[in-house]
Amino acid sequence: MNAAGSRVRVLSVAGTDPTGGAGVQADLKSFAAHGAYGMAVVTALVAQNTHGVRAVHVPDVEFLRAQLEAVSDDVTVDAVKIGMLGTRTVADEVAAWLTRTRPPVVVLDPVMVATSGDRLLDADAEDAVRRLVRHADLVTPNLPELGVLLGEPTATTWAQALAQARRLATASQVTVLLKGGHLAGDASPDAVVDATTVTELDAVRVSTTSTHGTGCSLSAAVAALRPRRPDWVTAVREAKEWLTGAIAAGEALAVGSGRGPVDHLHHAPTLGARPFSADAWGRVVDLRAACDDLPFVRGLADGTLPVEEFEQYLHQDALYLAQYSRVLARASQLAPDAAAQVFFARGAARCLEVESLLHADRLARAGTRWSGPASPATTAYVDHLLAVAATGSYAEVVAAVLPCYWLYADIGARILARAGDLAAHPYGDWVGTYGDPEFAAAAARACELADVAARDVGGAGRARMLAAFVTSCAHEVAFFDQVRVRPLATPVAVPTG
Ligand SMILES: Nc1ncnc2c1ncn2[C@@H]1O[C@H](COP(=O)(O)OP(=O)(O)O)[C@@H](O)[C@H]1O
Ligand SMILES: Cc1ncc(COP(=O)(O)O)c(N)n1
Repeated sequence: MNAAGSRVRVLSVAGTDPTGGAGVQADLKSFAAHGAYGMAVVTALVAQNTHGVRAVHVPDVEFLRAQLEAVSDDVTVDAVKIGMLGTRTVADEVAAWLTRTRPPVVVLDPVMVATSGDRLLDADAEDAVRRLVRHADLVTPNLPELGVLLGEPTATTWAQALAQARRLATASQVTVLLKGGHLAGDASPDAVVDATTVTELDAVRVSTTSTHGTGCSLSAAVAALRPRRPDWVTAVREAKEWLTGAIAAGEALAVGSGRGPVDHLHHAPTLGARPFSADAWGRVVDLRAACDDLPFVRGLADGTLPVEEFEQYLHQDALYLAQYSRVLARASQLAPDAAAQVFFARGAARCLEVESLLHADRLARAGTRWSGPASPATTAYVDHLLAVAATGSYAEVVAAVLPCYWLYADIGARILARAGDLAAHPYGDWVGTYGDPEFAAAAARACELADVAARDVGGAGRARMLAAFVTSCAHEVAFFDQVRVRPLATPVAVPTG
């Protein structure tokens, strides 16, 4: 981190790639992927795609200077990554800027020829890039670029390349990140080489066509990491591990039909995804609306519900809660941390202690005892919950139990709003429980736990969570609606007095 802010401020000085795989576009993604604040000065506009370069336009060097100064006159640059320069004049202008404004970290990717084989640096600019190497802290050549920087033929073996890197490091007083992407074989090793030490970083070669912009992305990642890492080897090791994953995930992006880009955000698969609860809520809009129109719900809200129907509902609810408690206990058993474990264990206890008591009290006061087995609707809901508890993951169990918190709190709030004066309301005590802030807080916490659980389960796991949630919601609606359908139990007179 820099002294003033929460993120390092990293500048890319490079050419463009409108398809987003290489150049400043790739650099900015690499910066963001490593938590840095990214900035970019454009050296050349390149009309290219995954097949190759179609045209290059290099703006006047005065305009380049204006861009560089606009940044450095205003912003403290913690690190700079230099990529495509295109011409000698551009390379010299960047060197002059580095002399005036020396950011603490300077990474130079001596871009010369694209993976597609197209030249990105004029032949007469090679000397200017050699001069620029002296301004850099780290230079990141591939095998052919290393040969050009030394004025030697391209190395054909890794051992030759390491010896060349050592010569460059010594001659230019610079650390060299030698890249082995152009080697033949099963490995794609890199090495961090300075005048005295060589650290080789092994990596398997990924069999893929997604290698467009790998060099840009790697050097940008190293520039973003170096201000926050103790040395080059640590920063490069971390960047290379990330890049290998990005290369492996590249083809899934389906960008272009040539050599495609890498997936810079492969390590953050949930970035941009909606929280599970937002997604889940969107799927049950119709069910929630249907609930409001149920005769039972309308009657409960305006107090016109026959008392017998209400008591039958309470009897079923008590039977339901006894089983629901066990499923909450299962969520507690599977919970990944103590906080979630406690939340669901408390929920399980609360079902039995508080809510069952409320039921028993209400039914006893009614002077009628309701017996009889669980109804088909109650049994169906409970069977669904018990099946998920028996075979599902923690995330699925949380999704299945969520509607009893959330849908209840949601519908309850609307029933409460429509009920008016609770003192005169025949079900005032019951309806009043919906307004309980503790209940609303528990529903919010259950949503939060479902969102956290959804983060680690992947696409298929999330689909199973959604299915469990929607099924429970449908059972909630059927549960409310069941009393109207058929008599559920036989009232038994309780001796009073
Ligand atoms: N097929 C691959 N599998 C794994 N890593 C690769 C692959 N191709 C390139 N790399 C890595 O990508 C980075 C860029 O390498 P390279 O292709 O040599 O540079 P450039 O993109 O500048 O030509 C290096 O870390 C290299 O090891
Ligand atoms: C603007 C710009 N800069 C650099 C490269 C090299 O990319 P590659 O890693 O594919 O060689 C490129 N194609 N375009």
